[in-house]
Amino acid sequence: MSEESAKNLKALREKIDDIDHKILTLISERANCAQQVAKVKKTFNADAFFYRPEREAQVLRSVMDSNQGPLNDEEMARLFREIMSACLALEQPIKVAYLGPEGTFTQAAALKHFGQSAISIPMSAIDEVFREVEAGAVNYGVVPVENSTEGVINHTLDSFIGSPLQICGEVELRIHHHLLIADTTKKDKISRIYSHAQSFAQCRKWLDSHYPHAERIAVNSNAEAAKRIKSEWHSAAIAGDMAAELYSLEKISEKIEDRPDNSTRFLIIGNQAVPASGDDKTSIVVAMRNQPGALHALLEPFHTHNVDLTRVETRPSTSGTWNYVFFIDFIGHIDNEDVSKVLVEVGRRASELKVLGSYPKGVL
Ligand SMILES: C=C(O[C@@H]1C=C(C(=O)O)C=C[C@H]1O)C(=O)O
Repeated sequence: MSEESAKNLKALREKIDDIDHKILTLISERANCAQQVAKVKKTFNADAFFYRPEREAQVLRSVMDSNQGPLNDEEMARLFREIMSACLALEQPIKVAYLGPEGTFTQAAALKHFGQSAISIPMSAIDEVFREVEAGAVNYGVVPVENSTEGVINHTLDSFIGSPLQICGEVELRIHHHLLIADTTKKDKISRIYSHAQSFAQCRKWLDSHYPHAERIAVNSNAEAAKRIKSEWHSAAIAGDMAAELYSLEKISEKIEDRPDNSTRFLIIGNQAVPASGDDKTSIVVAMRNQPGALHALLEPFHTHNVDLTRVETRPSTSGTWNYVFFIDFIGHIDNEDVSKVLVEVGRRASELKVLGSYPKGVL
């Protein structure tokens, strides 16, 4: 390196040191403010919710709006996501139950949504996540609800019917699957592949062309698949980055999902009604009597009041009153005038109507 370059480098590093010092001071100042907010919340109401999804969504959106680069908006928002997560942990370390085991995409979604300072606790089934939140053992739960390739996760929808919990947020995650092996696996002798049934479905074409003769064994989760192959020299697993890292596996083929836009939407469930953030969604479940034109009658008010539907799912009913059950997502918050008009009209036409929650649209 020339003397000139060395001098430049030194000057730039001094500048970075100076900036880091300023960032450090500012982050500490921000953390102090967050602690004061916690105090105000406590004086106001002893059972106050420290975590405010609508406020966090607003902070992240505003960061993305005012970002001038060179970091892209998402990258910048991710940094702020972690700063907020650490600030919130000062107020109260947030406990989140997720569909486990450790290393699943649901854990990745939980950490994407709440940041790395959240305490994430694995549960072995979706209804256990619901139960844990209902029992107050954790503050929130994270469950998968739909995949862009495979469709809806019925178990999650069904769990909402008998639950008092509300949806407090949503988070979308790009799902990349990899073919993984352990250090003892014989790469060219793979005769068995473990994964979750959904992941097999999402990688079907790739598997058919690359491993047509390998036995496919469906297990409870990708993380479980990753764990299994540690003791089998002829087996591979399909799982994501978190599981690969957790079990120190080698990726022999990356991003093997059939559709490059493969993504899963997860819901955050809690005991909290979330105020409007300015860009929200609402989810409802509606039961209709079995009569001609039921679906048309149900959807008409959305059309009349110009409320955008984002999803309509039908589930068979398990009881007499719930003849047809529709899960409907739409744009807007229950506090919006148009949305409340729609809900009044839908309520009149339905035999049952339950609002599952209004929550900020996923930001990251
Ligand atoms: C500081 C607050 O509490 C929490 C921390 C936030 C933050 O660090 O910006 C935002 C919302 C809350 O989850 C607040 O409500 O403003």
